[in-house]
Amino acid sequence: MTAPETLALVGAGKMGSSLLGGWLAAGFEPRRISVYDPAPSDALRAQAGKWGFALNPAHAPAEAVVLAVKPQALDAVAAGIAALFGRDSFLLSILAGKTVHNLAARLPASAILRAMPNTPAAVGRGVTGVFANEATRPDQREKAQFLLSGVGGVEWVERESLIDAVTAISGSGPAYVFNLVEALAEAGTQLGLPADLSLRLARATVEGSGELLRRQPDISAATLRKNVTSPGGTTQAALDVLMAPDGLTPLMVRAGAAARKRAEDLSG
Ligand SMILES: NC(=O)C1=CN([C@@H]2O[C@H](COP(=O)(O)OP(=O)(O)OC[C@H]3O[C@@H](n4cnc5c(N)ncnc54)[C@H](OP(=O)(O)O)[C@@H]3O)[C@@H](O)[C@H]2O)C=CC1
Ligand SMILES: O=C(O)[C@@H]1CCC=N1
Repeated sequence: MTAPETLALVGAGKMGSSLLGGWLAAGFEPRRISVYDPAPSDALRAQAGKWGFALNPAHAPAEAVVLAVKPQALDAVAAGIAALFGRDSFLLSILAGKTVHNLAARLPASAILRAMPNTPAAVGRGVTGVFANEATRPDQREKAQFLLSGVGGVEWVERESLIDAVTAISGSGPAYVFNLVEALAEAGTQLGLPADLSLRLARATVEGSGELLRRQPDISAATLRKNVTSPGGTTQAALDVLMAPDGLTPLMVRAGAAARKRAEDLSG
């Protein structure tokens, strides 16, 4: 896999800095990276000092321009970054909802990729869905693959609209899992457990269950669930509630649909 010759990261907030951390850890030459952020955190400044990437240098064309600002900031940001694009640049946007059309209308790039990573990227365990428009060459796809695989798995989709669904499932998904920890902990306190103990139990349960999924990729989630469920036992009693017709699945379907609709609404 090849790395781009040069890379400009625009926006070094939560996701941008996670991506940056992944590139540095993957051995991407720091002197080929320029990072742009109007109010760099102390941590980002320290990282620039340690690794030697450029922080807010004068704009010059980069082979890969990675856009990681809020979707609502696109108009304001796009106006100021045209000089980062040269004839051979490609744009890799992680903005929720902003379409190839939205991006092409504001930025001088023809090769445009929309990617949707997630926050486990910060520990190299993210998963990213990515779409490339027709103008993206195979070598540019390969360079995007290099960049995204630095922070976890990469799943290509061949229809742009699927990126909004990816956003709803894996982009936003970590929040659903953390909310499950909160909900499980709340259930524990309502059953009489001290709040701190309940939170530790809930957290360790989700961590351990995730690890079981990770270490046993050939065992389905359904089988792992069944392994917990003794016939006529306690788990079955709980699953009768969770798997009822108005249980978790329809709730998750509604949550996903709400997230996808919001992604669609962010387009423009
Ligand atoms: N958080 C997540 O889980 C995920 C987020 N995304 C997408 O990633 C993008 C960034 O999200 P996230 O990292 O959470 O947001 P953050 O607010 O943490 O990061 C955005 C960064 O962009 C900076 N910024 C603002 N204006 C400019 C500018 N003109 N030039 C350069 N940088 C600028 C902001 O600075 P300041 O704070 O000073 O304004 C901030 O550091 C969003 O579009 C989101 O949809 C995608 C997948 C997952
Ligand atoms: O909440 C958001 O809009 C972003 C996109 C996916 C995760 N966070």
